[in-house]
Parts: sequence; structure tokens; C-alpha cells
Amino acid sequence: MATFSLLPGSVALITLTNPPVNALSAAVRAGIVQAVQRSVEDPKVKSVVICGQNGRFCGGADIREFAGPMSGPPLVPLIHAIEALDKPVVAAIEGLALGGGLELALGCHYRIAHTTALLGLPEVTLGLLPAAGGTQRLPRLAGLPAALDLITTGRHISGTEALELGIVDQVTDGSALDIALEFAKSIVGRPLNTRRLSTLPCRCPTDIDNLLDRFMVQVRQRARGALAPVACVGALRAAATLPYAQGLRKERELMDTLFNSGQARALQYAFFSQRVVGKWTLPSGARWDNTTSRTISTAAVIGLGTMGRGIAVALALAGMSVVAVETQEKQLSEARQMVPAMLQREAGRRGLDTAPGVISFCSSLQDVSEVELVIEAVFEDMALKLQLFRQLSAVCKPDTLLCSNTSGLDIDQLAAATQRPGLVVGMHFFAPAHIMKLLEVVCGTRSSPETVATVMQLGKRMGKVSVAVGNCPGFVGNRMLKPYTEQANFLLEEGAMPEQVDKVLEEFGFPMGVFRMSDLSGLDVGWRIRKAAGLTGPGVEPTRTRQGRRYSPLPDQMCEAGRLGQKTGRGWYQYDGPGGRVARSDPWVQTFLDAYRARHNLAARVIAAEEILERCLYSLINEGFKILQDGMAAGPEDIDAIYVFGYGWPRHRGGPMFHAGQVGLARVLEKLEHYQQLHPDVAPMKPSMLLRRLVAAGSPPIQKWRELIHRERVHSQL
Ligand SMILES: CCC[C@H](O)CC(=O)SCCNC(=O)CCNC(=O)[C@H](O)C(C)(C)COP(=O)([O-])OP(=O)([O-])OC[C@H]1O[C@@H](n2cnc3c(N)ncnc32)[C@H](O)[C@@H]1OP(=O)([O-])[O-]
Repeated sequence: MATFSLLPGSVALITLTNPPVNALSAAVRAGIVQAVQRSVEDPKVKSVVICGQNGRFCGGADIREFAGPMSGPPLVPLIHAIEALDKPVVAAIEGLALGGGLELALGCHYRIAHTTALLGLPEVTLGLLPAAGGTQRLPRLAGLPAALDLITTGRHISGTEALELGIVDQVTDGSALDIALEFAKSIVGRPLNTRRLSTLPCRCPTDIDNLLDRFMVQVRQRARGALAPVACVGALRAAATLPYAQGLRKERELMDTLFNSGQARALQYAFFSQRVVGKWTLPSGARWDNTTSRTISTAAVIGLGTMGRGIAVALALAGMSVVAVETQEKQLSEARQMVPAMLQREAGRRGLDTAPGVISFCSSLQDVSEVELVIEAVFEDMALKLQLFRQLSAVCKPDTLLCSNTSGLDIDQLAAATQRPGLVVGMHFFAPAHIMKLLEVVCGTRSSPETVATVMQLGKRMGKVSVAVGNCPGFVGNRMLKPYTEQANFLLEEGAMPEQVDKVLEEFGFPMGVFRMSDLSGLDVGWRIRKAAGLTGPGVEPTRTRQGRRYSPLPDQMCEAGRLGQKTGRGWYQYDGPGGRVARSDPWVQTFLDAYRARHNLAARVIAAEEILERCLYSLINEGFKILQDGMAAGPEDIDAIYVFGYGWPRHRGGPMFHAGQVGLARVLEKLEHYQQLHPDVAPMKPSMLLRRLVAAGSPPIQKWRELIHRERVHSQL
């Protein structure tokens, strides 16, 4: 689907028509081939303009087509045919020119863009590289350093930045198409040789090897095992050192390897998961497309600790007028100093002069009486939260939404403390709340569809990936984290060291292993929760079985020894001092573990990396299956998006549920059964019913799981 029209002034206009982003599907590519052919053959055509329908130039190759066999005309010869035309071709870039879309524009002789259009080569985020000549043409146009940056990060740039980098010839705040049409008429007859990028030399600094080597080191560090960024540097090395035709062959070769890798499948799955989770459904049948949402413009945040401060900033960045409330004077005065600076810094990082919203500070709950939505971010203490919700219910307008930033407490209980249970919902942010992308929207049994829709929409406005989840202890993310950390502690009891466990998890792709992470967030967080649950504290027997299941008191004992992590300068590792960031092994921990094992008659054994990884990951994955089985997440994509955006799960591994599919469900089941036999007192190792049923159903692809879960639920087999 691409249309051809001959306009006054002998300009042929080729319009890509494939909403919503005019992706280069087989039909679009065939349409372009035909339209280009007509432009060649029609003597009335003197110049050509290519644009996209509805103000969007092109979002690149059609990613949905990657799953099937290739059909239709390939993109590379099509772009070469455009570049080789002896009539000038101008790309009119409005909205976006991404991936293959930008590569198409690079094949044109001139590019005119709207100042706000988004341009980029984001293939790396899909586990690929720009393989329609993008790795070869971009460095010839913008220079090697800029091409390395854009192609290995996949970042989008504005039309204005593209002009600065020389990627486009002209920008406008008006219609790029109108300017391009006028321009196309004015350049008829001009020589085109210097406009054919593939014929130009690569723009490189003198020390190419040095630059590429330095870049490769950085890229490998950042990539955490992802293949595509490394391959992108390889393709750019070819651009810098080989003639165009050979460089293009190298680009193809590297693309073929990436295209068939599990990582590309995982990253493309992650792309679609992110979109699937926006299409939420509730057990009542309410859905994203049959429920209206309210637009919120005034909000309040109660409690200005780390989370509350970040949430206030996130709301103001989304254009809201925010009332920030803190009853403790010291905390309030700290927030008054810190929050405006945080807001300004983050606005600057997003390219804004000032934040679109404002934050006012106060110490009284009475000041939130007029806002449309309140987010409570006080201490994680049910009694305190219940009291606050009662007060809010009395103070706020009757239609104000009341949200809690609890990380795992019961939303239904909070709702029951108010006169408006339908307007109560959980908004679980992740620290730092103004930066982290994930928002778990916790739907209580009485949360109304309109409340859920409003909060999901608000999350989107804040730039979050909002995932609707059910109300159960720990919700989705923290519920799955519990068996994972538990396994890590058991591994220490059995002979592993924190740095060994962390190394295995970091090699898998997590930015931090479980113990480094625990030091960062503070060991006292979990300690408080375990104390509240009666698992530890005065009067609790110091055994390794509590409440009927295996329990490791190791983290409690660390806290009792004053080792709370980075904040005290000592935790599972040692740091330069309180607040130190660089973790170093601590001989104290070895002595502590030896003494612990001796006390409990535990013989330390050598534990293989494979066992560490399997026990940590499969217990987490098994909990994920239980969550799906309980209906606390609508589908595997929801769980995977939560882990990728909130818990550092390596994106190139898709997410825990996707990973289970990659490993093979039968193998995951077999391993869980094996470890359960060895550790019968560890309940989370007991394979979930859903996993068993999926294996019995022949391990269908992940896209079919929802259907099976729904069917089995209808037949009450789950
Ligand atoms: C030979 C090699 C060639 C080349 O080098 C390879 C490539 O080009 S690789 C490609 C390189 N290009 C990229 O990586 C760009 C990927 N796309 C994006 O980053 C964003 O979608 C974009 C910024 C374009 C728009 O954001 P937004 O306004 O927030 O909107 P949204 O995100 O909600 O999307 C709306 C709908 O469009 C769908 N869809 C979107 N793009 C594609 C696509 N290419 N294909 C298919 N579908 C696509 C999307 O799934 C959604 O569908 P649904 O059914 O309604 O859920």
C-alpha cells in the first residue's frame, strides 16, 4: 500500500499508507516498487517526494512479519533503486522515521523533516541491526561517532537534532510535506552524484581503530550479554574500513545471525508485551476499550519519603498540579529543598526548560480536599495506612480516587476503611519513582472499572508501563521475588557465598545479583515485613523451620548484627563507609556463614553455577505460573513486562515466563520436580498445576497460554 499521484509542477508524490505507523509490510514495499517504476517511466515526472499518510513518515519494517517466512520485494534493492534514480527524490519526514523508515529516507537524495519528528535506528532494541543499508549509509552521512551512538543505543532524536547531525537537510515547524514539494520542484536538473550516500566515503576520524575499540568495550559492558549492540559495532567497523558493497555484505551476514537468535525473538516479544499490557481486562469483563477513564489534572501525594518525593515529581512531569503533604516537619523541609531540584533536573533530562506541572508543599491533610486523586506513600504499616484512608475518605471530595503505593499490603482492606471502595486502587511505583518505568496498578475486588481505567491512563501519561494486577500479598513482582531471594539464602546455608550467587545472576544479565540488590535497598525492609508476619523477632524460636516451612534466618541475623547494607557500610558486602556504593567481599561474611553452618550442622558443599541459576530462576518462574493460575495477572506478557521494567530482568531474555518457554516447559517442570525431591520442605519448588497442564498440553507457544488458562478456568481445572 503506497499510492502514486502526479502533482502540479511535475512532482510525483508517493504516499505510504499502512496505519498506524506506515510500517514497511510486503504490500507497502510492493506499492513503493510500483510507484518508483511509474516515476521512472513517466516522462512528465521530474522529481519525486515520498511521505507517509496521516503525518507519520514510517515506523520501519513490519515487525509482525518477522515471525513468518519473508514475502514481497526485499527492502535493500528497493532503496538502491530509489538512490539510483536520476530524478531527485525528497523524503518528507513528519511524525517518525524509524528503522527501515529512516533507511528509506537515507536512500532518498534529500530529507526534510518536521522539527519534532522522531528519527532513529532502533533495531538494536529488537535484537537486530539496521540491515537495509542503515549501518553503511548513516556513518557516510553523519560520521562514524554519531552513527555508533545512534545505532548501538537505538535512541530516537528530534528533527532538530537530526539537522545538527547533518542527517536531514532542512527542518520546519510547518508542513514538511509542503516544503518538500516546493523544494522538489526547485532542484530539478541539479546533479545527484554527491547525494547518493552509498557512493560517498565514510566520514571517520583518523584513529578509527582506537575509537571502535573503546566503543566496543563500553558497548559490551552496557549490553550485559545482548548480542545486537556488539554486532552493530561490527557492522560499523565494516562501514569504516571496507568499500560500500563489502560493508553491505557484512551487514547482511551479521543480521542473519541476529535474526535467527533467541535474543531477537525475546526482544520482539518484549516489544509486543509492552503494548499488550495496555489492553487490560478485569474478571468482570471490563476492558481497556469498553471503559471510560477520567482525565486527572490535580493530585496529592501523602508522605514525602523517597517514594513520595519521586511520585510527586513524576506527577508534575506529567503536567499535574500536585499537593505534596508531609506531617513531619524535618522531612517536609528536606522535601521542600530536594523536590524542586529533582523536578528541574528530570525536566532538563527530558529536554524541557521547565516541568509542565507544579508542586506545592504543606503539612495538613485538609489541603488535599479539592484534588481529584490522592496517592498515599507513607510508611509500610497497615494500621497507619488504614487510619490515613479513613481520614482521606472524610476529607476528600466524594469522587476523589484514593490510591496506595503499598508494595504488597491488602488493597481490599484499605478500600473497606473508606466510604468509596470502588474508588480505591493500588499504585505500586518502583524507586526512583520518577525514573523507573513500571507501575503495578493493583485492582481490588471492589475497584471500579473507571477507577482502573483512570489510573492506567494516568500511568501512561507519566510515561510508565502500567500493568493491571490482582490483589494478593506482594502483588505480582514482589510475590515472585520472595521465593527467588529465599532460594538465594538457602544456597548460602548449603555452601555458596553471596558473591558467587550474584556472579551467576549477573552473568545471566541482571544488573545486580540478589545480595548486591539487597544491600542497595536495605536489609531492614524485608526484616520489618518478616517481623510483622511473626516470622522473626523476640519470642520466635531460632529454628530453620518457621510456620511449617523451611526458613533461613540468615538475613535476620545480618540485621541483628547491624549490617543493613549500603546505608550502614556493611551488609552482604563491605563498603567504604555508610552510603558507599562499591561492593567488596567481606571476610566477616565468610566467618559468619561458617559459624552459622557449624551451629546448624550443615556441611558446606560446592554448588555449581547451573544449580544456583536454576533454583533461583525456576522458583521465581514457578510462582509466576501460580500467579497466572490464580488470575492475579491476565497473561504471561503482564508478568514479563513487570520483570523487565521493574526488576532488571534482562530484556534480551524476554521475561521470566518467556524464558521458561525458551528453556522448554517440560525441562523447567522436570528440574522443579528434581529440586523438590531434594528439598521437600521448600513449598515454592512444588510445580504449579498450570505448568503441569501446559506441559500436558504439549507446551504450546506463550502466545497461546492465555487461551489455555481461560479454557481450563472455565472448566474449573485450575
Ligand atoms: C531489512 C531490515 C529492515 C530494518 O532495518 C528493520 C526494521 O526496520 S525493524 C523496525 C524498526 N522500527 C521500530 O523499532 C519502531 C517500533 N515502533 C515504535 O517504537 C512505536 O510503535 C512508535 C514510536 C513507532 C509509535 O509509538 P506509539 O505512537 O506510542 O504507538 P504504539 O507503540 O502503541 O504502536 C501503535 C501500533 O503500531 C504497532 N507498531 C508500531 N511499530 C510497528 C512496526 N514497526 N511494525 C509493526 N507494528 C508496529 C504497535 O504494535 C501497535 O499495535 P497495536 O496492535 O495497536 O498494539
